[in-house]
Amino acid sequence: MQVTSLSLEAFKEMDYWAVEKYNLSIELMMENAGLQLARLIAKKANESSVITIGVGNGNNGGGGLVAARRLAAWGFNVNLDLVVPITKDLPKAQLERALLFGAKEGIPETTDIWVDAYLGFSQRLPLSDAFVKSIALANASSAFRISLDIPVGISKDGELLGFKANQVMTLAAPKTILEKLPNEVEVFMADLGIPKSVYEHFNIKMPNFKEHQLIAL
Ligand SMILES: NC(=O)C1=CN([C@@H]2O[C@H](COP(=O)(O)OP(=O)(O)OC[C@H]3O[C@@H](n4cnc5c(N)ncnc54)[C@H](OP(=O)(O)O)[C@@H]3O)[C@@H](O)[C@H]2O)[C@@H](O)CC1
Ligand SMILES: [K+]
Repeated sequence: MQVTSLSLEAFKEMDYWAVEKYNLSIELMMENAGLQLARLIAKKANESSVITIGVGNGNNGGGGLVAARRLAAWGFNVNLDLVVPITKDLPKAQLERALLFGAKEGIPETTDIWVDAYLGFSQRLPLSDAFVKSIALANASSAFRISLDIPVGISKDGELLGFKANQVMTLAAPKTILEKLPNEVEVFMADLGIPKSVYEHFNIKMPNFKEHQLIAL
């Protein structure tokens, strides 16, 4: 019988399989993730929207930085909340590119769309103070809030203890942890380019990515 969603551990294995067996690098998948995130953000934005993207020092942050670059390339006002120093090679390279494309460092006075690319599936609770502070600012603002992959600060039972996302764009496959989100949270799934055979190996139905790269769940 096929499973309908994956635990984070199973998803990490699926990811590893795609990298190892198909030479599908994290950087390539990150490019796909960032483009789909930028498209989702652009749907909510207009020319005068102020967008803030919160970034941590991992691949979730890296995906947010690809989205920042794409949005800046399209002419949007993009700001980066760099909570911690970005020191890892891939997020650091993405940060340099996003800045070259015109994204600005710092949290602006007001934000219309606040994106959580703070931390994804490797987050551990409790969060460090720097993240707690940024999340509190985001939650207190009137911004529309979008999380990349997994909302930062989510509990094991899917409670939004941290970032109160209005939308979540998760990557490649449905995740069990997202099943218990409140009904009003919209969840989308984005195509990373993982082949059908990998879905079959993990006994999960491939979403209909051949028709849509961004699917509402
Ligand atoms: N194919 C895919 O799947 C793709 C996945 N992608 C994305 O990658 C995400 C997973 O990336 P990831 O593994 O790099 O981890 P991520 O969640 O960014 O966090 C790591 C950072 O968090 C930190 N940290 C942890 N806990 C903390 C705490 N309590 N308080 C403070 N810091 C804490 C930790 O610190 P460290 O342990 O190193 O000190 C490290 O710096 C995934 O969700 C998806 O969005 C796409 O970009 C590309 C394709
Ligand atoms: K996130």
